[in-house]
Amino acid sequence: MKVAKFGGSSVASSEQIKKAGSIVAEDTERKFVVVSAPGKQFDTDTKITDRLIELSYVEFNTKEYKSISDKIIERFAKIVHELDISNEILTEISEAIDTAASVETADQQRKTDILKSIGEDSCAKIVSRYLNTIGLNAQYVNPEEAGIIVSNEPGNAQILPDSYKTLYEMREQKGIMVIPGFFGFTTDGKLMTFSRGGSDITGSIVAAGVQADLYENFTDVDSVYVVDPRIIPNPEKVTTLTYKEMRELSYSGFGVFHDEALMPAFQAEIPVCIKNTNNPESAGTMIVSNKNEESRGVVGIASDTGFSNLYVSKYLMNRELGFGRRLLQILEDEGISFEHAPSGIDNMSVIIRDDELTAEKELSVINRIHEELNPDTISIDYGFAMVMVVGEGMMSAVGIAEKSTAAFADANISIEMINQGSSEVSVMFGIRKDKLHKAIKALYNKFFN
Ligand SMILES: Nc1ncnc2c1ncn2[C@@H]1O[C@H](COP(=O)(O)OP(=O)(O)O)[C@@H](O)[C@H]1O
Ligand SMILES: N[C@@H](CC(=O)OP(=O)(O)O)C(=O)O
Repeated sequence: MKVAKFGGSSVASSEQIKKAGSIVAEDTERKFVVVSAPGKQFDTDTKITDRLIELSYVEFNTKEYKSISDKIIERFAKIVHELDISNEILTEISEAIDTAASVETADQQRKTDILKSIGEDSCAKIVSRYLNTIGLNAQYVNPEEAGIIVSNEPGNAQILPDSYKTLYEMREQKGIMVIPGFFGFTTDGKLMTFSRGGSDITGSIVAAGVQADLYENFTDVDSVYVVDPRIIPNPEKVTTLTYKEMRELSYSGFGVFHDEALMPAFQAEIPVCIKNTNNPESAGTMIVSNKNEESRGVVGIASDTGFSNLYVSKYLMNRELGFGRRLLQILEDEGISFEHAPSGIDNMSVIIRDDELTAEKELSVINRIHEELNPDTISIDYGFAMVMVVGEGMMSAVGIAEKSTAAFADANISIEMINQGSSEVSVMFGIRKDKLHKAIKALYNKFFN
């Protein structure tokens, strides 16, 4: 039994949905289908999810509201007409949007979540109806019926352990189940979405719940590549990755698979395969517990921008018991999570994502550090990019760090910080963001060309 998840690019138009339909039809093992909301059809297009988010912030029934909701309905209408299914579904979608948008609420996040979920929910209804028109026995299943239980964190829900029971029972049902991705329900019935890209998480939960033999994640690339193909055209493909490697890579910038989606599949030991809806014959990339092949050390180079460095120095910091803990406590008190915290004898850097830092929080953090830790210097430096060189084979390979630093040196790029995780699956380099593409090219040439 397989779970097939189709991402936004695979359901972006009627043409894409037809391809997804053929993929489901050609393998009777594909019994569970998870779908995203229609994504971009071309670079300048807007995802349905983004339109729904925008809609949640405008006043109900205004001109602006009408203009956005018309665009959403028009997009679904084109799909529905081209798939030749009954357009009753369009009234259903339009009513769902108006009902969610007209609610007067002080809880904006919840309102946004309910509107956001309509993209996936409508798409699952359309896809299940379409599968029936091509002779398959498919039914739409709401995540609440599927028992997908999540924490009470709008826009960033976490999966709860009870989520798998109902899904396991659904194995016995006849036909194909089409489940919308991206959201679940709290134990008291509130709808919550996962973070962006979270339909991958739903797919993984369903795969773990039904104890699938394989979780297939259909997207718009033939495989995971060793670097982001938007930075290096036609890079080398990766045939197999371990869960640990993929988690590091996706957390650090490989947007092809959500980093939080690995855990359910990993715990249930279900292999994941990243495949291309536009070229399903291509083998794709397998993500498994252990690779049987000899590893050459580095399997991928991921990168991301939008980081700041909070730098604190104090002479004899090394002798001041609890300095690091108190510094991190200040961040915790302000609700700021951090990414890395490399330290020296008399100094410590804390790498923070820019979106964690508002001007207000920043001021409060700086004031508290001054008052409570009495440092010699304190600064916040913006505009950092993090580059992550990843591979489980690093543990046994010699010279990965040396080869990486040589690549930076050859490209004349100054490394602002280095951090080797204790898992020895990755080495992180902090550089100025304007040097990122040059750095990725240099590393790619060093390790793969
Ligand atoms: N290392 C990588 N390998 C493959 N694709 C990558 C990588 N890094 C980033 N991507 C991007 O991820 C995209 C697929 O993810 P996404 O847009 O979320 O797809 P979907 O709409 O199917 O969910 C690809 O088109 C590609 O541009
Ligand atoms: N539609 C949601 C969830 C998702 O997973 O989308 P996609 O499959 O297009 O990455 C989003 O845009 O965040």
